[in-house]
Amino acid sequence: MFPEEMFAIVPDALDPATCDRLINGFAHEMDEGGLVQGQAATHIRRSKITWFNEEQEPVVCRRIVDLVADVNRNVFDFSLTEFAEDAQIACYAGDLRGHYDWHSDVGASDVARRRKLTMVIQLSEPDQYEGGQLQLNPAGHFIDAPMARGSAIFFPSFVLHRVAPTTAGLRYSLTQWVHGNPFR
Ligand SMILES: O=C(O)CCC(=O)C(=O)O
Ligand SMILES: [Fe+2]
Repeated sequence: MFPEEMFAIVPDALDPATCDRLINGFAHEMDEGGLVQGQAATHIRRSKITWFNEEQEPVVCRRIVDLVADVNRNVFDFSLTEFAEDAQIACYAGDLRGHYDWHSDVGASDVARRRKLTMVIQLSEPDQYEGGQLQLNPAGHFIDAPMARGSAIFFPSFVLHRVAPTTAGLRYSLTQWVHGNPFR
């Protein structure tokens, strides 16, 4: 796999009305994100998160399944077997310098070991916040993900990425992991 094949972009994955509806529907039920073994680790991640499933958001989840199937078929061709985690909505606040330091999504837990593909959708309009860029480092230098509302970026879950410190406003994102047998 070449570095330029390490990510894929779908510009209009969700329409603006759906992005708004998700933000307005879930903003009030968000908790502090960034727990490492049960401890808050705000130096690594400072954001609020919540989760939704197919029962709560059937249309959005259907759309995610279709997007993942398409992009995996056309770009990655990974062996994916399930969605073992609900979809996550995160909020990064400028007044708290919301951020998420460089990390890979593949972790040690049973479920994090099985993460293979990560999808992030930008829910906020770029003029709603400053900083807060999603950046990927697939090959030794980082690239900025597109910021346009509704755009989706897909990358192998092992690829290093971060959310730069947010310095003003609020940035909302949607993250979905797709799982399968660990890479071998
Ligand atoms: O909010 C984002 O843009 C990325 C979130 C992320 O990297 C994660 O939840 O692992
Ligand atoms: Fe991540």
